[in-house]
Amino acid sequence: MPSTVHLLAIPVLLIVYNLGKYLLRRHLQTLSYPPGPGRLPIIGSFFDVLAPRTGLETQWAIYRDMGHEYHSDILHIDILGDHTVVLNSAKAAEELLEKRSGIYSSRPTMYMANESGWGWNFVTMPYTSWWRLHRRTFHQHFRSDAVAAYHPFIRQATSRFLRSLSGIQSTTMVTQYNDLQAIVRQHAASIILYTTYGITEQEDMDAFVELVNNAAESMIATINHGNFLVDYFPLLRYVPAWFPGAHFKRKAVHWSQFTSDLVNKPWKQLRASISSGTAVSCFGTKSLQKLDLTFNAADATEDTSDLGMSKTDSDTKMEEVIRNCAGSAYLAGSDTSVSLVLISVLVLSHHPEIQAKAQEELDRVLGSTANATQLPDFSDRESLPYVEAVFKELLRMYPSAPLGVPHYSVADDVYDGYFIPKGKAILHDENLYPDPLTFNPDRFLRTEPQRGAPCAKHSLNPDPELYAFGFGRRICPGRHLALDTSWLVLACLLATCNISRISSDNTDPKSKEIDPIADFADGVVVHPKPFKSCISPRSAGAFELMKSGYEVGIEVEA
Ligand code: HEM
Repeated sequence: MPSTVHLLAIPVLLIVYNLGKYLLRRHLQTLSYPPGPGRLPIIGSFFDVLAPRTGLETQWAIYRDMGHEYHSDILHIDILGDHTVVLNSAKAAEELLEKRSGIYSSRPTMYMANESGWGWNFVTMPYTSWWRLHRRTFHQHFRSDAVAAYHPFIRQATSRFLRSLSGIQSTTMVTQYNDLQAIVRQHAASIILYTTYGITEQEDMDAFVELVNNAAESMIATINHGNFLVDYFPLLRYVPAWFPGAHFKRKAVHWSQFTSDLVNKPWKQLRASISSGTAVSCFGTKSLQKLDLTFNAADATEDTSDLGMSKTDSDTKMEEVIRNCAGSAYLAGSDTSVSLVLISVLVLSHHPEIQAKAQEELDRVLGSTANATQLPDFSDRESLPYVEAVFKELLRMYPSAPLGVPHYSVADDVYDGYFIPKGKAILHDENLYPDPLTFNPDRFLRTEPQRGAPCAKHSLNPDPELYAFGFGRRICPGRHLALDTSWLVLACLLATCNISRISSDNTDPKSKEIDPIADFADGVVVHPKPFKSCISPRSAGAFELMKSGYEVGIEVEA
């Protein structure tokens, strides 16, 4: 994905188009490219797209301004002969990435990512039988019904989250961003480390949170196709690290240590816990158990023959696949959910009226008063349509990964007379979501049509889950886990706390309030800029509830 991301960016999907193939097709030669910046010989639109990024402008903002400039919601950008298409509409994304997913499901070769040791990460793998094997293996243990088996642990992690939050409240009225972020990170990490590796010890967790943070730096920097010249000139990867100017090579060597640790260290720990008989049921153990079955049973379901392997090779290869999937989940699941929860706190602090409405619903459904006695649970979800609407509106307005991950087309294609499709910004498209920059959960509540009013006004806006997690065969396979964990945190926060904004800080006269529309840090996964808020328990009863949490064990079905 050639992108760093900013918040208003809305999912914008990029396809790096294989121009070479196109040029070979005579019948396509008459078709024009979609609009985009003018191209200089050889360097193409380098100065329009990459050069401004050394300044303050983010890549998404550059695309947005280009869209206005060219009056188009589909852009074609050529940099050094690499052709990128920006897709901004639900219609185009669905047509190409869902319906024609057979050719739009690959990834561009990310040379710098590979140099930095990310070859094992199936998020960036091209669309091959090797990727399919990873995807199948991953999906078996992260599909919706499989994730339900982790609900007891998710409740327990949420209890810990609330307890940590109540700890901050007892010492100060102002919640510092760093404290909040640390609690949110712990929560996300504990869930992903438990579900993938069965890791529960606090000490291990702290070390692994640090590891994933270190490794994420290189993923963020390298997943953007085009951030490094080697992405455009692959031959550069043969330059030795000592060569003057080969700074990127030295960076890659530095990063590859973290990358290797990320996939190997927690896996070794899981292996050791299996050997000592202390392993708990998790993605790793369940997949390994299945591996034994698979390679001993006549009705094996994991067919690796399309990889041209013998059964013996397969055993080793399948362990590698499981290890890679666990590492990919650990990486992909750590930062994304953190972003969603931090954004929820910031946005709610700006909308006391929405909190009050959600709290009224929660109190009614849970049968609580201000002296709350019960935390919301997954079984209450269907009875809480307004809390659900708040959750959907957060996903719509603030998708954690606005530019997704780029898809790569493996064959020539034509759409709407262009090589590359036609479209519009998806989650902020005013045709899909009227008044898209207003945070309005009511848009997801069904209302009765008014007499004489056009029907469309009363239909629900499309579910943002359809777009926030990508498309087609590459749609986020961890979305069920992400949705369940983030929903529970949101519902518990609303049930127990009042969140308010801090508009001025007496201790720092230069401090500026963080704007939930504009102030987001650039990155593949977006995060709000550091903000202070006041998260206070709604009542003494709510405070007690935060401290006690759910009274459940963490046994997870094998
Ligand atoms: C709010 C949380 C999350 C968001 C917004 C999110 C979003 C995304 C997006 C946009 C993609 C790219 C899809 C595409 O290429 O079309 C993706 C891929 C992926 N996500 Fe997530 N994700 C989240 C949480 C998670 C979690 C918790 C996990 C792990 C349990 C996970 C695992 C993955 C993996 C493995 C891929 C790569 C799939 C592939 O290339 O085949 N994600 N995610």
